[in-house]
Amino acid sequence: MAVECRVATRGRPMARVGDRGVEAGLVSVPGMGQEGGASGRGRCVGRLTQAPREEGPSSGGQFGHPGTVAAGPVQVTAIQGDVTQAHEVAAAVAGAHVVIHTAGLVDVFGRASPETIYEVNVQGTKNVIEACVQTGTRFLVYTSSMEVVGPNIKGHPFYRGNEDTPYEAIHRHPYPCSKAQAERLVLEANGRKVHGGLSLVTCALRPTGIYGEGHQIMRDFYHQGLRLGGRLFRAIPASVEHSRVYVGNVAWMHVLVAQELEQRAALMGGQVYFCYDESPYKSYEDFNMEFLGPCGLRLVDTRLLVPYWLLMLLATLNALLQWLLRPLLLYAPLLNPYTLAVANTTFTVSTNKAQRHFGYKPLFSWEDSRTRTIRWVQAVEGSAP
Ligand SMILES: NC(=O)c1ccc[n+]([C@@H]2O[C@H](COP(=O)([O-])OP(=O)(O)OC[C@H]3O[C@@H](n4cnc5c(N)ncnc54)[C@H](O)[C@@H]3O)[C@@H](O)[C@H]2O)c1
Ligand SMILES: CC(C)CCC[C@@H](C)[C@H]1CC[C@H]2[C@@H]3[C@H](O)C=C4C[C@@H](O)CC[C@]4(C)[C@H]3CC[C@]12C
Repeated sequence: MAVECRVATRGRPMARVGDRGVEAGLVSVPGMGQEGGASGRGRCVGRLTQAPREEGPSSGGQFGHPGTVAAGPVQVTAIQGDVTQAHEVAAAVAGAHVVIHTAGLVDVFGRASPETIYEVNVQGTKNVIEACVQTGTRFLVYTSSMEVVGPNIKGHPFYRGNEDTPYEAIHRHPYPCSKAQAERLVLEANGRKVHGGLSLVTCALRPTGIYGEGHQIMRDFYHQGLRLGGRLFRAIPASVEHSRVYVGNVAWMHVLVAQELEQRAALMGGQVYFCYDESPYKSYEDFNMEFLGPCGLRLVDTRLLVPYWLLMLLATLNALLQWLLRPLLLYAPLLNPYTLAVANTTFTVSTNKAQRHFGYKPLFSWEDSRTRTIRWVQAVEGSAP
């Protein structure tokens, strides 16, 4: 059975997911993305339902009636709504068998206020849980983040860790704090009685840094490199390693969980799973060069020219400027004390929990993921930054 499912990721990419089906579900579909501003309001959710058999496979989806796309045996209906509005969420969730809650405000650059981040990520998640309870939906999959674990404010490395690795998860930044609170709410809701008397089964997926088609920050680095005459300047030592995961594999993991949660409720209910694949461990910048290198950029080693204390000073200056300029304009550069700390702290995951619990294997090999991402960067070439 071929299924095409669309999921929201940074900068509105659409990830194709193939081979196995999901019977019904509810996901966030791209509506805003990073470029769309950071208000976090009025976005989309989408419903996946089994399309009538006679429709047959479709080569990319045709609009049936407004907001509905038939993709193979799956029909995706887009319903625009705002997760902070409980009644809109309940209306979208009603009748769904599985809910995949990926909607969130991803902001580590200070574009949105902490209040808005909490409203979308925490209150929005409460609304999704309550909607499941009220409407009798029994299965809920939450897109959490590696950031609920770390890196922590002490900058402790998390090296080849798994879901059971002890780590002091202490945060101050609104984004990881909100994701951690939301994840806790979802896991605590496991076992709650839903309308009709059955129990809710929940679990959370924790992607590491997602890359792939539509990755806005990759696009920003690419355009910056072009502006600098084909060069990017290394800021972080190559020895600081990060785990990254391809968007299509993140999507695939969500589909598998949605499929398997009912059959394996006792094992999977209340569990967390890191999202992982075969992407190599590398520093953030070296990893990006896997795609930007073949597109003509090179990474110039300037470690001696730009020492860490200078980067920290620049990051602090950026934060100060952001605060000073806020009444006049939004100044939100990539470099701030938080992003510098994340970029400069090793966070690598080594686990097979998803494979053990629900048979996950990456759908896209590292080679496929790399090729697809390079092709996308090449297509971005020449487009306006
Ligand atoms: N990008 C990453 O590296 C990464 C890593 C780990 C986890 N995540 C998580 O994955 C999920 C998707 O993130 P992304 O990177 O694709 O970001 P994204 O900004 O591309 O997608 C977020 C989606 O949420 C929707 N949304 C925002 N506010 C909403 C609201 N009030 N109501 C309804 N929908 C709303 C947006 O329209 C967008 O489609 C988020 O929950 C994020 O925390 C992302
Ligand atoms: C120091 C500068 C030269 C480089 C700045 C890079 C910085 C913007 C990058 C580095 C690491 C990135 C984060 C990491 O990949 C994981 C996540 C988790 C996810 O839930 C949200 C996005 C986030 C925080 C990435 C944001 C961009 C970061 C900080």
